[in-house]
Amino acid sequence: MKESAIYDYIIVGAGSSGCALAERLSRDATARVALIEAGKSDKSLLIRMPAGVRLLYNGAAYNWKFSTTAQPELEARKIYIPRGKVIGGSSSINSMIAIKGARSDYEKWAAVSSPEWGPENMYRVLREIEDCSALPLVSRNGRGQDGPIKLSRRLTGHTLSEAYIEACEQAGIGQNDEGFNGENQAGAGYFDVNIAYGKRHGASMFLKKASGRSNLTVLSGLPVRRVHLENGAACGVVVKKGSDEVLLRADSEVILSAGSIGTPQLLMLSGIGPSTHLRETGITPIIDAPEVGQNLRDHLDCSIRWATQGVDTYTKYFRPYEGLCHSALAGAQYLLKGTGSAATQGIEAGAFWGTDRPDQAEFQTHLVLALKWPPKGEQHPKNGFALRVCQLNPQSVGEIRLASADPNDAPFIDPRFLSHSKDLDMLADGVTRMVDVVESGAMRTYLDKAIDKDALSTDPEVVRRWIRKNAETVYHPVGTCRMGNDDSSVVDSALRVRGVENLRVADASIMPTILSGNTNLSCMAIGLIAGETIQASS
Ligand SMILES: Cc1cc2nc3c(=O)[nH]c(=O)nc-3n(C[C@H](O)[C@H](O)[C@H](O)COP(=O)(O)OP(=O)(O)OC[C@H]3O[C@@H](n4cnc5c(N)ncnc54)[C@H](O)[C@@H]3O)c2cc1C
Repeated sequence: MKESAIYDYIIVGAGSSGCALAERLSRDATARVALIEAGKSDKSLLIRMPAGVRLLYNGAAYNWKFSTTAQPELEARKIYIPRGKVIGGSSSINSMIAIKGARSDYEKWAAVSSPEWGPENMYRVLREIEDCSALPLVSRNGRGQDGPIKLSRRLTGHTLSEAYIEACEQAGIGQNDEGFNGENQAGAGYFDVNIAYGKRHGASMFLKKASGRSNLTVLSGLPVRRVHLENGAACGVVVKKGSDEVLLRADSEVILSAGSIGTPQLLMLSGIGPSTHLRETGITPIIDAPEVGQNLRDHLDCSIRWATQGVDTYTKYFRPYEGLCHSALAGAQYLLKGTGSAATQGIEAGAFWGTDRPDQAEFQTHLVLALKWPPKGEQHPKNGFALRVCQLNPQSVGEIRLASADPNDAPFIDPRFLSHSKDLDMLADGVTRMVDVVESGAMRTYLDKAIDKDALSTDPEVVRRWIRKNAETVYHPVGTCRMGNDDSSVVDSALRVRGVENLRVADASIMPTILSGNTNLSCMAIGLIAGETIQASS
């Protein structure tokens, strides 16, 4: 095998965690750091412009476009799993909702690992990430002011967002004026979003911060095929250039930040994983690590749709033919002034609710200010919205397995959605509660008709059937290289892969339990903590 450049650290995957880690490690000017990304550059208007998410979700240019295996509890449907394949990773194609984990989330992590993963340290690092100087004055107290990720809130204050917050207040859910990033998570309000001056502030902002550092090399368009091991230690990674395999050497460490799907796949392709499964796929096991790929957790989510009257939403951008004209006009305004509807991603308000504890919620809603899909067989309504309801602490646990020994083959992704009997009932409760909020409160004035009529049924069995037929992911797969102090965890609390020298994992896959909220900011924090830990040990 040919050998190419030598670095001290090789990071695989320039996503939320990988970019943060690369910035942190390259602060030491003597450390030669390489960040290797399978996808291409993020210099695209679609990524910069918040409304670009509408095309990024389904487009193939920057997206792995995975699917799950057929999910038995979801009428054997295969659920679409978008993941970013681009500099910035999933943070370059996501919805930019910026939520820290709840205190209780990080307490759970610390309980199985070390205090470093507890709320005090996580919040310290999250403050280093954020720049809250554009938030309302009252929200800036105790928040970061000069991190690379600029946050804003309430981009338009849309009539329906206002009505939704009021409806939640009327229903006893209460309000949250802190972007859900203060001490308490519960209530309805406006999300903090990582959008500033009409532009996405994703993980590549860490690379912007590090630009000009000659010790950081970013290589894009270069999928890593496996980790190269010698005598039980990681010594580099193998990539393909043309028809040749090339070894890039790492003198100190290899760190996998390829995400919850890519990282366990790479470990298994490198011979680190459940040995029986590896043999089945023709890979010689080097380290028997039964939990690699296990513990997959994700947030299942239901979109309840209504057509509206008396209020304009972003639905016009999705209507056939005229949608193109509206989009062209919005795009032109954005290019000229950086403002208008293309400067938002169309989700500004939501709620956390469902327990008596204000610092912990069972459900989250995202109010999507557009009706993307018309009701089957009907004309696309002029206006409408979708209320996405997701269960935050599902008990169902799945896995990732290799489909083959070929790195080009997507792995089998089986979240086993709703396999735990309690999850379906819980989600049905959440849907019914939100239907009540919308149908009986301040939003009522704007309702034309419900599109998902079965979600409104008073018969719980009908609601459950509707969920099985319609639920999707809200894109937060985590946990497939679980961190823990126990010997069977994949990585220890310093993120070292058990049984292998000089190999760590730093991304969403290390989360032992899923967060009760959106995952992006915490992934960035994982990258920074990994960097601190590595430098402290070097
Ligand atoms: C459509 C969508 C919407 C979302 N919305 C939100 C939101 O609004 N708010 C929020 O907080 N979270 C959101 N998320 C989730 C959040 O973005 C992710 O949890 C987070 O970005 C994951 O970070 P990561 O570092 O673990 O992985 P990623 O950011 O996915 O990075 C992994 C990187 O590794 C690269 N890679 C994989 N395999 C290889 C290989 N073999 N060789 C080289 N490179 C490789 C990938 O191309 C990718 O760039 C969303 C996610 C998606 C997909």
